[in-house]
Amino acid sequence: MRLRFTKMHGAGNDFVVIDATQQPFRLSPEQMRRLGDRRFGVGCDQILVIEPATSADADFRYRIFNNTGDEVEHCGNGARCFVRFVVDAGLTAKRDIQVDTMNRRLRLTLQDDGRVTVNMGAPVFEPAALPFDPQGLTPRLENGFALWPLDELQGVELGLVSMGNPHAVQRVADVEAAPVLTQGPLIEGHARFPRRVNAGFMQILARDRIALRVYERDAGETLACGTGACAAVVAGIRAGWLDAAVEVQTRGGLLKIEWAGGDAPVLMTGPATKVFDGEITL
Ligand SMILES: N[C@H](CCC[C@H](N)C(=O)O)C(=O)O
Repeated sequence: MRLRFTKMHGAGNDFVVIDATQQPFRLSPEQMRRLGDRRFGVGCDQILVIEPATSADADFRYRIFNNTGDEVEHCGNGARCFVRFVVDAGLTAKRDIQVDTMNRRLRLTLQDDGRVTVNMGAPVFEPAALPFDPQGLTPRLENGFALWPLDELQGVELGLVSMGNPHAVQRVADVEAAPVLTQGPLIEGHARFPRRVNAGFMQILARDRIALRVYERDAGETLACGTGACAAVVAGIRAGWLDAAVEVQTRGGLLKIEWAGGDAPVLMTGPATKVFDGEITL
């Protein structure tokens, strides 16, 4: 089948965007794996599918598939690229847009400087929300925030945050020296995370600045992870290490994350870039 797509990235986290508002989305997991393959296809971390809204007060629905073909709950960098796409494609005249994902309503604003601010909804901290099996483990409390050990992984203390998708974040002294590519997969696929997890490695540079690397569920280390940046900042605020507005330095660019605490929503602001339009036969 011939498929039109748009290649985009949000701070280096890259996407194949498919407009399914005009034609139904019908790719098999195998076709999505080929589309996402960096040698046999176009190549991307995630595939974003834009569909007509299914609820009255939303403007669109937005589905996310990792490059393995697995559908997931949320993608923060993808949400910003979604807004850039629908505005540039003339699918909306709005600049404040509401979109439904699998399990959240997002509110997004395209700023005059081209960056996008996303209301990402509130974080959830209950282990069952990820899900995470805490059986037999005792967390250490830092400022009242639970940091969980992970059995055989000596010295690992994980802050658990759901942004709709699951995150396990640890503080490290030097993010460039962190064992992201060796320890990341061990956390991502650990049995205590039945639906696996995105593994974050956060270095605190100041109370308003962190460096972050994320070994993403399915996709491996990406140059940036929007929900991962939200989860890391929220965990750092709960642990008492960070203030309410934080600049997140990722390998692919800068994100700004703000959270007032409690059940307040997390706000993420960052870039969204179109690279090219294309067609592929799958
Ligand atoms: N790998 C993630 C989905 C993409 C998240 C990330 N690209 C973002 O910007 O939030 C998961 O399986 O939950």
